[in-house]
Amino acid sequence: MEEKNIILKINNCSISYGNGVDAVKNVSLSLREREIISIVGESGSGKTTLIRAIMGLLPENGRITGGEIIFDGKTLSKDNEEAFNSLRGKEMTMIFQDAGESIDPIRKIGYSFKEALKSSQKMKKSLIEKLIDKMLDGVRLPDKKRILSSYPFELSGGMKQRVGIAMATSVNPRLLLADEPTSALDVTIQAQIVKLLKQLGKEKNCAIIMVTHNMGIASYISDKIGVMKDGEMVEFGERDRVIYHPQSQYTKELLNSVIRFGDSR
Ligand SMILES: Nc1ncnc2c1ncn2[C@@H]1O[C@H](COP(=O)(O)OP(=O)(O)OP(=O)(O)O)[C@@H](O)[C@H]1O
Repeated sequence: MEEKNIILKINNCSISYGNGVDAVKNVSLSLREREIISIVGESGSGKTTLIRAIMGLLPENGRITGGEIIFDGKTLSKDNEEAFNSLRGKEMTMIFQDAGESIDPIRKIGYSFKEALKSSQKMKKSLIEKLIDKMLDGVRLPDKKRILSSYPFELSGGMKQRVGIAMATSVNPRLLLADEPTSALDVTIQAQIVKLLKQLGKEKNCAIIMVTHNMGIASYISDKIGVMKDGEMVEFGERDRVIYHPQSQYTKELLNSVIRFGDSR
């Protein structure tokens, strides 16, 4: 297999929780620089567990029980879960479904943004301020002064998600993990945010893995699509191949349900 430009490789990875749930079973995939992969699948199929494991953010009771995750040549396996700590927040960042989860609710946005940058890179205060300004422009947020002096609860869901994306991409990560980044938003805002993510990924040379329930979003944003069911990756391949020539029965069902939904309008 061509190994060039591969930034993340997951080999036969299995992840279990303390309650005996085998959430991810023997999953493999590889991601190239600047590539965008969507992981789709029904609720409980293991999507969040997989990307949390990549980020080194599994809950206390979750464990990688087999296989390995290799990021930029460094291996995270069941024996060395510490290995990714130094990468988290710098080389790899994450956007959550609700940016409220990642932005401190009791601090003003400006303060949280500065802290996030200070802890990830040594920069002069004036440069940090310039960078924040540029990043807010990048996610098309007007009225920057007001936003920076607001608490998260004072912003709309779409604004918070834009701030979350600005924070997550301001450190120039090589990999951005996005867990249902738009599902808490209404449909028009979802489309704007997904478009923005796609643009930012390409502009900043950042690879993206996005978890979504929405096959339409996956089809729009992705170079490759992975489909999960009951912890297994039942399909993984180039976007067009998966959309137009799905191999697994489950992918066919997912695609049919999208078409039926569209037809009924
Ligand atoms: N902290 C946990 N402790 C025990 N079991 C868990 C935990 N988190 C998830 N699970 C279980 O692991 C399986 C996979 O869950 P996961 O959240 O990864 O699915 P998902 O595909 O992301 O679902 P959704 O689309 O609903 O977010 C489920 O059976 C779930 O109940």
